[in-house]
Amino acid sequence: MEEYIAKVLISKEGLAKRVAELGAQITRDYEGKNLLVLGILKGAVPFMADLIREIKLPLAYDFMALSSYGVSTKSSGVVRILKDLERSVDDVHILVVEDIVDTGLTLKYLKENLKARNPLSVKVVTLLDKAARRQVEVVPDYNGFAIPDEFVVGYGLDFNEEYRNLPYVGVLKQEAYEVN
Ligand SMILES: O=P(O)(O)OC[C@H]1O[C@H](OP(=O)(O)OP(=O)(O)O)[C@H](O)[C@@H]1O
Ligand code: HPA
Repeated sequence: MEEYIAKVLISKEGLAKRVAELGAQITRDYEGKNLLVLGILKGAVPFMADLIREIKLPLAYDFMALSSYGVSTKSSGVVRILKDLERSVDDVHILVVEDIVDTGLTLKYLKENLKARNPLSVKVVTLLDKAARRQVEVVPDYNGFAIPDEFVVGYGLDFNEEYRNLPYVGVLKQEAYEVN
């Protein structure tokens, strides 16, 4: 698997340090609030598993699964909910956990969808922000790392469902696209 990694962009240690910082900041901001951490499957799973253990507050967590419609999946902006929340959210502060914000289309749709359910608030934490690719204006409330416009894998991020279990974030070699 690692033979296809051209370079490590964010090391395992770099991820752990930043996730701890984000957890501390979120702990300060949500003190005394009813917090629902909402992970977006599947990419957010490793980040969310680490992040919740750095949030030193009582919290609940849940997941949603989304999928983009259309031939060019990432650019249509139309999103389908494959798995929804299991309860109403009018009494909670929602913190959405994403692995990456790229075009912003997924997050824009999701924020509007969640706000329509009248939660106490909706904020977003993303591990990675690839702002150069943005098609719609959406700004994460908490961001782990600003990254350049390169396709990244690892720590939840995939290429054709592979590489999610790498402990770091890396950039794929050209050959990886050719064998898949
Ligand atoms: O800003 P955007 O251009 O909308 O892209 C970001 C979305 O794309 C990825 O999910 P993907 O649909 O690949 O699903 P996955 O998490 O299961 O890999 C990622 O987890 C975000 O949800
Ligand atoms: O760079 C990326 N890697 C993996 N999945 C993604 N989804 C949007 N951007 C990316």
